[in-house]
Amino acid sequence: MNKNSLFIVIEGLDGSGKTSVTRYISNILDKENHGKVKLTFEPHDPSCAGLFIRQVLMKKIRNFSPKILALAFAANRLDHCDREINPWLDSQDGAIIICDRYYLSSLVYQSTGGLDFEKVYDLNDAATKPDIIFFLNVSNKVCYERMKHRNESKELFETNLSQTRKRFHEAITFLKEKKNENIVEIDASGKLEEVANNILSQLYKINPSLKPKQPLLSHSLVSEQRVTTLNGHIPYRVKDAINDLGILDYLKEDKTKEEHLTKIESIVDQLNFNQLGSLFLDHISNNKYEVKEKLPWTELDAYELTYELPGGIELTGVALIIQEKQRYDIILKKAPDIPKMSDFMFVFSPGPAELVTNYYERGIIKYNAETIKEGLFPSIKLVTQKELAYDIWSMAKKIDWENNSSKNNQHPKNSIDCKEITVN
Ligand SMILES: Nc1ncnc2c1ncn2[C@@H]1O[C@H](COP(=O)(O)OP(=O)(O)O)[C@@H](O)[C@H]1O
Ligand SMILES: Cc1cn([C@H]2C[C@H](O)[C@@H](COP(=O)(O)OP(=O)(O)O)O2)c(=O)[nH]c1=O
Repeated sequence: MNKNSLFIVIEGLDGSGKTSVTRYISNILDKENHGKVKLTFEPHDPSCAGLFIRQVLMKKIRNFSPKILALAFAANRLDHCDREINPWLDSQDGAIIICDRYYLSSLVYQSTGGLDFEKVYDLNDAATKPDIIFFLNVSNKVCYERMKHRNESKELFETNLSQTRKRFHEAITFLKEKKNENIVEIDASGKLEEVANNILSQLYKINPSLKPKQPLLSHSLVSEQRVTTLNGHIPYRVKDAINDLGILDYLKEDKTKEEHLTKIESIVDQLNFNQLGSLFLDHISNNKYEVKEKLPWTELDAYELTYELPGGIELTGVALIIQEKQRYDIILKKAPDIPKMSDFMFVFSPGPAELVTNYYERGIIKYNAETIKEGLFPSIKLVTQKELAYDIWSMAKKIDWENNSSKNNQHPKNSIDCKEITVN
């Protein structure tokens, strides 16, 4: 493991604000450590046994043994470490990964049915040890209120918070005293910014170079879901962004491609949500998909797409703008609101931080509550701000090249040369 890397875990009860704070602090850390920060979460859907775990949590699989679930979480975690967490921590100096839940959760939720803390810990023995674990402490009442605000049906463990809180405290004592783990309790009852600042100040103590050198703009840090006002057309396109943001001038500076891209990514991060949503749709249309109307039958910010295959066969798809993390179950919960099922789906995931996985495979989904039809869940591609920045860079390069070549063609010297050749 790279010795300057940092592996941060955020833990807490359901509804304590883990997802929001994880996203928030990863955005802040990304400003000063651009390209080095990754956020991830557990259970990790794309890793081994991820689908089994999600189906248990959604109560689709009811007949399972607690030991099998404990093994599934441990396998899920090891695979997550092997394929995502460790390679990232090894990838570069100062790499940071922030994980929403980790093995403390397994100690809390899987130490039942004859398994004690020690046994669950043993199952997870090979998992990479975090540098620091934050436990977001907040009252049951606030957790329930925040869960209500989230407006989703309850998962398997989202009840009996008093019992779960007690288990958290016992498991934290076990990890601190028996395993010497670094766990910090954070009062998470305040505003999101306050909770995040509390965590960040602890991180700056570990590594002062993480601290941003300049004050940060607040709009790009907010993690609440916002709906764009786009209405079937694309008001802000990649070309507009190139003009507005002075990208052509910037490209004239003698910098490497990576430096240009990093700068453009940070510029894109300052755009507002409507502009980002619009650039996302333009990104899709530049890739030969036709962007049609906003879907009228859903509250979601979803747009119809078509794609023509050779021979005139038309595929239909959906572009979905949701400001949530790349969780299969969240997309799955939103998707039944789109009754005309589609072949593919693009989902925009704003925020500068990199995502661990950009694709989800197809699966079966039940949609339309009245008829309970089954359909094939579309394959999903998640689009990030990084890809929008790349679009801007590549189109700007093309415009720059075209401008230069047309200037050269009109150069007076060229015409004199031609005449001279003709005379000769
Ligand atoms: N500090 C906070 N103050 C107010 N609302 C919050 C705060 N943190 C999160 N929320 C809101 O509470 C709900 C649950 O938060 P979430 O981050 O999904 O929690 P968790 O991942 O721990 O289940 C979300 O609707 C979120 O917007
Ligand atoms: C990581 C982990 C989660 N869980 C459970 C706790 C949560 O109730 C559930 C889903 O986690 P999570 O996705 O963090 O919850 P939310 O739906 O609020 O974002 O998974 C375990 O039982 N064991 C584990 O090791």
